Amino acid sequence: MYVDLGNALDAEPRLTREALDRLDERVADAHDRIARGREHADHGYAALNLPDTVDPDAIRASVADFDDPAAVLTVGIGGSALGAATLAEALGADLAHYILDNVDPAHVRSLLDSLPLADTVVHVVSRSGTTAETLANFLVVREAMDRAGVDWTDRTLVTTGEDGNLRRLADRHDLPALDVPAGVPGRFSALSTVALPVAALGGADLDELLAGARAEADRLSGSLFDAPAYAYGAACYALERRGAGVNAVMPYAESLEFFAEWFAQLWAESLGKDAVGQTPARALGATDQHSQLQLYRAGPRDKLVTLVRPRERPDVPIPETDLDGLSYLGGGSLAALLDAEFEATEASLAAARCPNIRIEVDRIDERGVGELLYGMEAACVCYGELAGVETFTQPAVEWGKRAARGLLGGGDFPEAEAVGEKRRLLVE
Ligand SMILES: O=P(O)(O)OC[C@H]1O[C@](O)(CO)[C@@H](O)[C@@H]1O
Repeated sequence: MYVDLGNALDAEPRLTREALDRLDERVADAHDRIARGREHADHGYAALNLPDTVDPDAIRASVADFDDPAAVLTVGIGGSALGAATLAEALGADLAHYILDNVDPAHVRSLLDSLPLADTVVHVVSRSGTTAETLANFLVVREAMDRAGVDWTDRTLVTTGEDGNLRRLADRHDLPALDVPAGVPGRFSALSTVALPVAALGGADLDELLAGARAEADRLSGSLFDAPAYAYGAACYALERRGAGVNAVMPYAESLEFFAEWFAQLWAESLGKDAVGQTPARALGATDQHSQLQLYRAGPRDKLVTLVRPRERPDVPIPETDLDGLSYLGGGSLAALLDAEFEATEASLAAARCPNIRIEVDRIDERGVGELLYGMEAACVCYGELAGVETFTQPAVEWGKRAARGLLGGGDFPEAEAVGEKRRLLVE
């Protein structure tokens, strides 16, 4: 992974090179803490050991019986779905992969009606094994398979924790089940049993993926000027401290659209604590040049833009044309056009003094994606260390879960009563 901080300096909010040099001393301390946390496989830090601790053979074996499925359905939410969606979109060009990560009845019904259930593999994933949306969706999927005369126990792979409803269900029906990695929060678990089964079903080379991640791990060091992941994490932190409360992540590749979603959970759930944190905004290049760029260039000075692209990509030629005014396009290629758009947008942000960071990988292949995911995870951990927040917990999400459970008769929760006390000012 290549990280270019040039356009992050001396913009608005203003981060100077001198400030970055001073921050580097704190990055050295952060790296020491991270290295100690990895050494002891402490909760959260263990995620950065996955390239060495995950067992790709066991994952390949877990999907070996599902030969060449027509479709793969991941039933999970948050970190239990976004990693798989990112890997399938970036690496599984031939894989028909779907995720059920919401409980919208209309969507669930239409998706299940459209799937070839007899030839679909279901990967149900929940670290806690208790997430309502995932368990409810799985019960619905199971019934749909029953109705279609499909033996769902033959089509289902489970990834979950040591206990919980999903583990009990897997044990009761003797389903093939993988363990979530110990000490790894969901949003940091893409390079594990949580998402790699889908990558394997899509034919991805897991060893290359992990090699890319390992290469990024090997670059972690006591200086942000030697470690691309820390360079990104430290610069984002420093810019947030100076007012860049929004980080618009804009990959210039359709196959990285889910990556922006995955990044949004990683950044928001890890760093949004104690009244600090940087709000991730998903964007896509070149598409959102025509929807968001106006705001990034001329709106409030509260943003950083992260531009992501591969250095090499497949191409499509643009046919010659004799249409006036189009000769600059004719005979060229879409890749050249997209790269020109990338560089022009980058320069336009700099001209508007909007800080932006360029992130590149050589290609969107196993190695490149391994580098990118691991790099972003290490960047997030570094940012969390510098900000002094609990990077690996997400206590604020529990209130709503208790309220919903209480509303559905799943127990007595004061939060459910608070729902009834909603203030009203209805305009209709
Ligand atoms: O894997 P689980 O336990 O079902 O949780 C799913 C997601 O829900 C959260 O716990 C937030 O509610 C995320 O941290 C997690 O990725």
